[in-house]
Amino acid sequence: MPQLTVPQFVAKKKTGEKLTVLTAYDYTMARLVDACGIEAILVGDSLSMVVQGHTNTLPVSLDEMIYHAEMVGRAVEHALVIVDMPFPSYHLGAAKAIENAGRILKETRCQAVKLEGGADQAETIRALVTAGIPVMAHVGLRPQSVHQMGGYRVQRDRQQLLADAIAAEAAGAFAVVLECVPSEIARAISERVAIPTIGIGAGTDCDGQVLVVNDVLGITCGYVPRFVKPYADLKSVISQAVTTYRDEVRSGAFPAEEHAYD
Ligand SMILES: Nc1nc(=O)c2c([nH]1)NC[C@@H]1CN(c3ccc(C(=O)N[C@@H](CCC(=O)O)C(=O)O)cc3)CN21
Ligand SMILES: CC(C)C(=O)C(=O)O
Ligand SMILES: [Mg+2]
Repeated sequence: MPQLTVPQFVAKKKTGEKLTVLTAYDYTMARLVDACGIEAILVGDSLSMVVQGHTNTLPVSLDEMIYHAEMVGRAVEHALVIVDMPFPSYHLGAAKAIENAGRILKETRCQAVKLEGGADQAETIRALVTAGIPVMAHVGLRPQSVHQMGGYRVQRDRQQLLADAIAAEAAGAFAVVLECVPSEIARAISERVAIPTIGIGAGTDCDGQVLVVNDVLGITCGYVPRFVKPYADLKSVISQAVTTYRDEVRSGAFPAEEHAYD
């Protein structure tokens, strides 16, 4: 099975097939996730928090995003790979945005970029799309604007949310993430736009869903948002493995003969 293309990803909205998207930040995880058969992998700027340990997504640099996108790009054979443009790599004019998104496409094996915004970023989205760079928009809760929004809050301005999604589509975005949006508004947007809506905390009526892989596997350190469903408890699995290893090193049970050389 060859790698999913942007047009194939978009076309799944018409067939009614749900799109599954998950983040990944490194080679090993991307390889494991890709082997499961999901439509897209997002190299999210959430890596600022879950990989780098920052308290929000603002600190991660473009070079660091590219570093992780290179690792993921090397691993993935089937899924579409999308890379978050970090703050403020697309806020300094269309030319700079093309230069930065262009670096992502030139230096990694990833196929598309994502940026936070809708109507406010329409001009930038259009410039990137005109340059041949597929863009996923991201409306509702926009973590890069955490200081402006006063925290990670559910976004309820129906008219604004609809306007943002419609503007993103009109500007040429191939899909749009809806983050922390009431289900009814997400459903209305999904019916109104022809491009796939990918929800996170946006109910069941989006065309697809995205989550942070650490949250899905139960290895998030600290606060986990309400929209997360942990499908595994890897924190316990890791803890069990590491403490058993420690105990066996201390007791001399590890290494055994089969782990040693004559
Ligand atoms: N591990 C992780 N998972 C994520 O989904 C995620 C990140 N990190 N980092 C980047 C952003 C930040 N995200 C967040 C973080 C917190 C909430 C949150 O606390 N939401 C409240 C809503 C409160 C309200 O307005 O009612 C909640 O209770 O879930 C939401 C999204 C989503 N992204
Ligand atoms: C949660 C998704 C949508 C994201 O933007 C990220 O992981 O950075
Ligand atoms: Mg992000």
